Amino acid sequence: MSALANHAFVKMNGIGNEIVVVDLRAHPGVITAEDARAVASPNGAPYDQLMALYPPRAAGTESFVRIYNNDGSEAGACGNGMRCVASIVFEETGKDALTFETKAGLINCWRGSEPGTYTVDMGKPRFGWQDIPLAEEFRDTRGIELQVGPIDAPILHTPSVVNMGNPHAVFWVDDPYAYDLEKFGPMLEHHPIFPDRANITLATIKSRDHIVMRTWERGAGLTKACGSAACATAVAAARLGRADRKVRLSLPGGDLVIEWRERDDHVLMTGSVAFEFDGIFDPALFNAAATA
Ligand SMILES: N[C@H](CCC[C@H](N)C(=O)O)C(=O)O
Repeated sequence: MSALANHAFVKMNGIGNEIVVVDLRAHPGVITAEDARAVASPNGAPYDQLMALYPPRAAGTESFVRIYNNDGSEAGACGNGMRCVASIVFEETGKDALTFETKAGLINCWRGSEPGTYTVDMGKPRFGWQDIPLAEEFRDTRGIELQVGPIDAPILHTPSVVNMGNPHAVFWVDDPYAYDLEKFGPMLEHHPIFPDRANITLATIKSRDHIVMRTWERGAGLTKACGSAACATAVAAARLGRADRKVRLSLPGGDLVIEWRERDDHVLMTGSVAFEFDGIFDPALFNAAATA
């Protein structure tokens, strides 16, 4: 039987990024890709990312958090999901600051200055072509040679690439809503230049402190918000000298404020989270998935 069967979960969202949180700290168990897909099915609690809390492995951390996409793949980082998890653990502990461990490293969280908002420190961005990772060498990852459409009239081209605990490509366009991202997203996510696939963002820089964007997420598809993509976009715009180190990003589900801190190179993301409902995973859901 699945480690999730009969287990309580909380359904939340981080500015529209659909998140399911399950607390496995008392009953750790392995979540398989099939389990993650079964939860995402219409009979489950459809989500973009599932955040599973495991017992802490490192001193001073609250939990080791594993992050699953709705296709069953595992992600290193999920900024909006971490803010949802943090809101639950803040409530539970009454602490002012929390540290979690993820596959991408240690993640610190704080309460934001406005009620109901939370800040997550997403760590340092990485720009080396092997770090993204890319399949071949590119010296300057502020814009790589990659395009969609006719060679002399590309529809999308020269993305900035950034690793924010996961791989991101950001295409600069006039209007992110003018493109069929559901068509280009999967093509680019699976492009051979990205051996680990990539999250694909379309973004436009409105001013030095405001960016509008939307994202096709690796392993999850079109989402209303992707926090790590917002971080990648803010950092990429600053690297190009086209935006300040602190910007507001408008995503389909709402706004995030991202600051790329000068003193230590860390990227801080602040925004709200919302509780939707809670429930218990039905064992039949997992049996059905196992026999399908
Ligand atoms: N929604 C998440 C990112 C999920 C990343 C995932 N799609 C991957 O890289 O596999 C966020 O708020 O940061």
